Amino acid sequence: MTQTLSPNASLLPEATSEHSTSPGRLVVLTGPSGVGKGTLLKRLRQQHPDLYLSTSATTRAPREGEEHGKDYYFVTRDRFEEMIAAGELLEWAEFAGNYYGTPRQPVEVQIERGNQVILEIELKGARQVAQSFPEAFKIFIVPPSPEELERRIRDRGQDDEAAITRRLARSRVELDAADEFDLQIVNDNLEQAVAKLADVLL
Ligand SMILES: Nc1nc2c(ncn2[C@@H]2O[C@H](COP(=O)(O)OP(=O)(O)O)[C@@H](O)[C@H]2O)c(=O)[nH]1
Ligand SMILES: Nc1ncnc2c1ncn2[C@@H]1O[C@H](COP(=O)(O)OP(=O)(O)O)[C@@H](O)[C@H]1O
Repeated sequence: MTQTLSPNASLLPEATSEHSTSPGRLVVLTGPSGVGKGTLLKRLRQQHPDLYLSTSATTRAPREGEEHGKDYYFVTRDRFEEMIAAGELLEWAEFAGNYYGTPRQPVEVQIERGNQVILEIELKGARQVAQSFPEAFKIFIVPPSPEELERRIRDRGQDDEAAITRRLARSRVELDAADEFDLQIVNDNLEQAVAKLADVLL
C-alpha cells in the first residue's frame, strides 16, 4: 500500500538516522541554473554516498553523460502529463520550456523510514513544497555575482543560446526570491560552499 505523506507529517530536522523511529526530513535545494547546485551535491555525495537525493522526472533531453534513472527519469510530455493526472508527483513545474517533477512514492518511503531526502528543484516547486510541508528546510544557493552566473552557464557548454537566454531570464526571478529560504549559501569557493552544505545536511 502506498503511504501518503500528508501535509501534517512532521519532518523534524534532527531525524536523519537510517534506524530512527522519528519521521524523516525533507530538504529543498534551490538556486538559479548554473549556480552549481549539481556540482555541490555531487561533491557532497562523493564524500557521503548514503546521502539520499530524489531523482526527478523531466521532459528535457538528456545531456551528454546523463543517465536515465540516475540523473533524471527522461520521459515524454505525454508520460509526464499522465504522471500529473495520476497524482504521482509530489510537486512539478515547467522550467525553460520543459516539465520537471518529483516522483512522490520514493520520497514518502524514505521519509517513513526516518531518512533525510534532498530535493534539488526550481523556485515554483520549492514554493509548492513549502505550502504542503511547512517543516521542510529550504536552502538557496547564491552565485557570487550575475556575471559569474552567466559565465558558469556558458562555460558548462550544455545549453544552446535560446536555452541560455531562458535560464538567465529565469535566474533573475529566482534570485529575487532568495529571502523566502531558511538558509542562503554563496557558491564562490566550491570547497567552502560544500562544507557549509555539509554542516546542515550531515
Ligand atoms: N520543480 C522542480 N524543479 C526541478 C526538478 N528537477 C530539477 N529541477 C530544476 O529544474 C531546473 C533545470 O534543471 P536542468 O535542466 O537539469 O538544468 P540545470 O539545473 O541548469 O543543470 C533546475 O533549477 C533544477 O533544480 C523537479 O523535480 N521539480
Ligand atoms: N564554486 C564554483 N566555482 C566555479 N565554477 C563552479 C563552481 N561551482 C560550480 N561551478 C561550475 O559551474 C557550472 C554550473 O554548475 P552546475 O552544477 O551544473 O549548476 P546547476 O546544477 O546549479 O545548474 C559547471 O560548469 C560547474 O563546474
